[in-house]
Amino acid sequence: MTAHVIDGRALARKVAEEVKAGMAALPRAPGLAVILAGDDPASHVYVNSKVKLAREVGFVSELVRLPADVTEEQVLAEVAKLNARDEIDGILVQLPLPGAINTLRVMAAIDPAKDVDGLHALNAGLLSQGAERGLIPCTPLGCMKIIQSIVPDLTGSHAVVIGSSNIVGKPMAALLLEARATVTMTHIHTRDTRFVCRGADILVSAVGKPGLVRGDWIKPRAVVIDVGTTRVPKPEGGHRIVGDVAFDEAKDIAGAITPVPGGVGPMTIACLMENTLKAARFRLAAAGRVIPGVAALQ
Ligand SMILES: Nc1nc2c(c(=O)[nH]1)N[C@@H](CN(C=O)c1ccc(C(=O)N[C@@H](CCC(=O)O)C(=O)O)cc1)CN2
Repeated sequence: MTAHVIDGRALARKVAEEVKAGMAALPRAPGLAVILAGDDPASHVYVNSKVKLAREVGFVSELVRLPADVTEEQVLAEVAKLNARDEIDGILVQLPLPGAINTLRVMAAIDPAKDVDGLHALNAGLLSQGAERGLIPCTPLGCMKIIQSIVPDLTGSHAVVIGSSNIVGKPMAALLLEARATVTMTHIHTRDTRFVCRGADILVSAVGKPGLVRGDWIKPRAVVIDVGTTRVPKPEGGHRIVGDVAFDEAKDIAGAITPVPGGVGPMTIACLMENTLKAARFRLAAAGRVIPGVAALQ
């Protein structure tokens, strides 16, 4: 039987609608600022989609563009300016950053209450403790929504996450663990990744290596989530986007699978809107505004 192909665009539209509805209770529109440094074409596409959706849902959104030769101090100065502006609820620094800029130092400079990428150590720590008030990185948050649209209760499921990045692999594993799955992570030094993956009821690949996950890596009826989005040049010019999973092989074995494009990517952007709304709600409550359903932080 062929796998159910999960429609990430439709799920993302639903999240965006929920965000729009959630804004009704706020005294002002949430503000999202995106910093984009350098000329990476893929980053430009992603950032444009973020700013566009933010405006569509009714946020105030602004883009700070910096040149490819920007210094770390200049990026930090932009972050500091946005930290100081009360009407900005969410700050996102698009990755990768150019040159020798230290990503962890930049993430550490973002006000954790505005860290809508969930990459500040405080938010990463809150996630590892299972605390609900932290901000969760957008891609794993989107993956969880996709997975739970297929398997609402993950108790006892075996989930395997391929890749151990701060932005996807580690937070993904933490979320799956919190949802009571038994979680295994594999990475570059794992000895027999295929063997580990074959035991997975839920398989998430976040490596960026086209075709890494072959059909015979997949347990029959597993839910397969493909986070990879690699741009591969086409002989006739232009490019196509390919995932980590050999889709044509996997679709005959998996129970459900995300396509690339049209799977995880759109959910990443929709979850950024959800995080920005969450940040705005908490910040407004912390400032003494009464926001239904949000207790002021201690
Ligand atoms: N600060 C951040 N930087 C990066 C993140 C992130 O979450 N925060 N993730 C990735 C890139 N990314 C978001 O920024 C992202 C990647 C892919 C998509 C997406 O919608 N992909 C489409 C295809 C789009 C295309 O034509 O290229 C799809 O899969 O359907 C959205 C966001 C690294 N950087």
